[in-house]
Amino acid sequence: MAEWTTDSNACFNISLVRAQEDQKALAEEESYVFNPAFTYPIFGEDEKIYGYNGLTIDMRLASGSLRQYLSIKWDQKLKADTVDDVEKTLSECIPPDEEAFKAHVEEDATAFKPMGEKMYTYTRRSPASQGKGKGVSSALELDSESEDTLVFEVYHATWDTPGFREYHRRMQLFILLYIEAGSYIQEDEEAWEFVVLYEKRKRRDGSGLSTYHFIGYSSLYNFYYYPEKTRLRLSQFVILPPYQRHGHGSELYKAIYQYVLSQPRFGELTVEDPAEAFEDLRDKNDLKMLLGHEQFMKEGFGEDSVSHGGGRVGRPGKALGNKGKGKMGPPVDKGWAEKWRVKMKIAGRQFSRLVEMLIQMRLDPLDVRGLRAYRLQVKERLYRFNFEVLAQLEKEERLEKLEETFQSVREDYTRILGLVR
Ligand SMILES: CC(=O)SCCNC(=O)CCNC(=O)[C@H](O)C(C)(C)COP(=O)(O)OP(=O)(O)OC[C@H]1O[C@@H](n2cnc3c(N)ncnc32)[C@H](O)[C@@H]1OP(=O)(O)O
Repeated sequence: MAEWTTDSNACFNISLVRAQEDQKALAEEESYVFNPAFTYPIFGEDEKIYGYNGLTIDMRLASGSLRQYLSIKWDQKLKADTVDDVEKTLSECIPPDEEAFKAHVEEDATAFKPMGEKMYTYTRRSPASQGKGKGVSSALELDSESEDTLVFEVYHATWDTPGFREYHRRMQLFILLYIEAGSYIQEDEEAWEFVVLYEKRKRRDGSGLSTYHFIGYSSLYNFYYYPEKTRLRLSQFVILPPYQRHGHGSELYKAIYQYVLSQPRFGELTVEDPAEAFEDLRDKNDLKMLLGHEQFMKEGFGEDSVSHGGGRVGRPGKALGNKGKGKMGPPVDKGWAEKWRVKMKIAGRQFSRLVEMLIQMRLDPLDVRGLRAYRLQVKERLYRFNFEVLAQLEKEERLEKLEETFQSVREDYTRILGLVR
């Protein structure tokens, strides 16, 4: 039986294909072939396909327009009614594309332009130039015309953006393949908006032509936020595997956050059911943002902002020393914190966590009163957050449970603070 059963993640190859000219210009280490993380929404809970020997599913996507081509091959197929019909199953999830794929790819290079409005740009050194210096990046440090520089652009779109609805139908497949328990969204719901991240690469043939290549996207949902604002909920967020762990997710998140800050209609940004890796990404970026915010840090700790790459971060006792306590306490001045939370448009629980982490970062292990105030502050929040469960316990058990939760929260904060050092 085993030889007729295939792992549906392992046999499924996805490739992002560029026009020949652009493919040739890629550095050796640049590979855009990868596998899905999940195929259970397509092939069922076990992620197994029955009835084939040597099965491969080859899904190619034009790197910009994401037009698809599907090729399914096998060495042997059982002649039995129980054999899975791979072609039929896939065509239910992948919209069929009648035109020739190769022609699309070549056409893409000159014709494909991102839909919507450009809202954010950043740069990185190209892989080919990485050896020449450190590989990061701000638009100011690097010259976007230079061959060593790659430019990345984020576009904002809605259902009304011409061509976007069809485009979304193609890119949403990545939600099924990479987000656990991810599902397709309703196209008839007006409240959605989207941000899509592309790499923009300049051709080196002197044509002056730039080509665009899809990296990832996020879908955002608008909720009513009492009394007269909108809460933007980040609902789906995906960066394709070849681009992961290069800071692109962080840039896309920053683009969304800056968008929320810049639009008066938004009251706050929330995140729907974040995966653990995304929670870390969010914490890391939020912490860096707060640490770099001069006024917030000054009021909070009674001193100037702190460079997150620099030496002062995390040195216990430093901030609360001679200059006296700032509004961050501990315990934090709640009115002050709420004023900043509203201003920064960060959701309540997340902002409390961030403040707690910042306090922990600066706690003097010898400051007994400070430690106690901090512990009570965190426990009070945890108690409120877990009230329904905790209220059912006897007092002693409740205190024990709260202490246990506090300790694990502290440990996790230590781990997260390690990410920004
Ligand atoms: C609301 C939601 O949609 S939750 C679902 C999120 N999406 C998914 O899980 C789909 C598959 N995964 C992805 O799309 C991506 O891996 C993401 C979005 C989770 C991260 O995107 P990336 O571009 O890789 O993130 P980026 O490089 O900016 O990482 C920033 C930090 O986040 C944390 N992080 C990112 N990915 C991971 C991971 N897989 N495991 C642990 N930590 C991670 C790290 O602290 C990282 O910093 P480091 O690389 O210096 O250690």
